[in-house]
Amino acid sequence: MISGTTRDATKLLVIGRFFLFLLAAEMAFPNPTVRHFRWNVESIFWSPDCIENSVMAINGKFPGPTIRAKAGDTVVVRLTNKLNTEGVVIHWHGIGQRGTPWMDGTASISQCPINPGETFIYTFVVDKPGTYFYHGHYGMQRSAGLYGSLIVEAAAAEPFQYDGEFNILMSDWWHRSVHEQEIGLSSVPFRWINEPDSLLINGRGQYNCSLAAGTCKFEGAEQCAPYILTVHPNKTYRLRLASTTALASLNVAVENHKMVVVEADGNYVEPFEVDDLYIYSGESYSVLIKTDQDPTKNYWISAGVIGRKPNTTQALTLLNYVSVHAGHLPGSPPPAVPRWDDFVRMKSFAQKLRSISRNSAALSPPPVRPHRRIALLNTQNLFLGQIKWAINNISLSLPPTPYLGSIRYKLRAAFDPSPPPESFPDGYDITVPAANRNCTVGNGVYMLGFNTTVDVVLQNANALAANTSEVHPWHLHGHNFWVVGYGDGRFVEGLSEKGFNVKDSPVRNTAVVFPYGWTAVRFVADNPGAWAFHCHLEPHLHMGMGVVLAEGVDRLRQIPAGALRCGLMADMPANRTVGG
Ligand SMILES: O=C1O[C@H]([C@@H](O)CO)C(O)=C1O
Repeated sequence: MISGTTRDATKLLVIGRFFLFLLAAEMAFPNPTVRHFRWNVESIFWSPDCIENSVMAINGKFPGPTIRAKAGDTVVVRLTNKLNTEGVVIHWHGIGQRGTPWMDGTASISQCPINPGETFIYTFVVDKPGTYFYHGHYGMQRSAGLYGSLIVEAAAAEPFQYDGEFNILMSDWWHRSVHEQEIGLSSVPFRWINEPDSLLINGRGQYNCSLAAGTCKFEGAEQCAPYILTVHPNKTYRLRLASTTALASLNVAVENHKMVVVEADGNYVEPFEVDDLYIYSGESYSVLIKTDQDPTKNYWISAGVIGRKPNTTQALTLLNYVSVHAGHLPGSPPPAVPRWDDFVRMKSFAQKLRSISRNSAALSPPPVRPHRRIALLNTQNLFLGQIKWAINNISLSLPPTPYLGSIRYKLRAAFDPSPPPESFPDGYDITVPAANRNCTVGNGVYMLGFNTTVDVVLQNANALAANTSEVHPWHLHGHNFWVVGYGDGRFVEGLSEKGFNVKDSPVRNTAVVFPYGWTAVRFVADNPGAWAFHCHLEPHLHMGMGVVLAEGVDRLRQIPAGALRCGLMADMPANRTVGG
């Protein structure tokens, strides 16, 4: 028999535990807030690199407004599509969308495009502090300028300190319209988009500007005048760097100032110091700089193209010590961009990244063994004369019904039901163009066992032209992964994994695959939904360089109908939540 006092004590204990739980939640996410935004997406005239063009803007601004929130907050974006003739979706790059996979903003995968004139309300929790961004994920709308920053401030203490911060979103820009670019990519003969006309820092660049000829304008109210970073001496600043480039891989440097890398894709890393940093499309970093140089001067901040043979002027802006005139140019030349094809140097930077040793739950080491390993061979091929990128010889062509709905409601006609290949032929020689230049197109899905650990080995190869293999940064939606290894040449099953780092491998959502090499990532399939995993170079995704993964979709109880009313689900009644 339990005495009254014991019962009371038990009750007290339970109540006490409940309050402790609330306190812990409160400490993890003090005062979570709901942050509301109203956005209109429309095309406007703008001069990102001093040449007027049309860009896809949000609320009349390019880049779109920066979202700032605190970890634990809910972000609500009421988006109205004011484009005249095309749908739109926005992907929140790096946000986990745990429990809200229909808010991931990927056309054909997580939702239907929002039609012209329609409004869709994105609602999601930003549970992890970090440097993120958002961008269009329909057609090549990211190349058209549809992007902006998303900064999630930490709700608890961070493993480093700083006095001030700047946000730097990097992109590349073409004068040729995105529609023309898309036509070229699917034309026979193929017309490549070529290298960007300009690089942009926070949407600002200067086409072909020459310091020698004095044609760069560092001051003024023009839309292309650089975003200058004004600093006080002897302070520590956090630079939040993110790259949403369509094509360019970049090397970034701040003249005379070392950078200490502390964050990658919203994950703390073991700090390390560099003179310059490599950043590929889809990645983000935080670096700390100390303003400990001569405060009577300004210093160059530069970003230049690497990884492909460059044909674009280096992007420049200034680190401006507050007592110096903001437009006063440094007497010295801007930092030299390392050789574009110095892949040894790029790999050495990638190898420096390590997960921080002060482990938090999110940064624990990966499970030692995967349940399944999928090998994805990246090749350039032909399909009916068009140039495509293919994964295990299948080039991704997205269906009209979003996978999230077709998997959940078992609409078997919505996509190819046969599972895509897990690997590629043993005899495939990655050092030469494919013996069979042709690929097929398809839209099958890799179905992953819920809560299983999955390895994906991304295997690079020779493209269609001899002696050519390119850089491909692969981005995974809905998850972070551990980058467990990089290697040159072909991944050898049973051997290559012996070198995996399962101790302090960096946690990320984007990983670069180097020419003629492989990159292995490991993740736990614990986020119910359908998720894109693809090369983040916009023309490459457009040419089919991606796969779709899905896990635990049958666990999703209620999916807002508004996300999925198209294709085979077009008849779904309005204002209904589908579930059960
Ligand atoms: O996808 C691409 O196509 C071109 C080239 O391979 C064919 O012209 C290029 O450089 C790419 O990255």
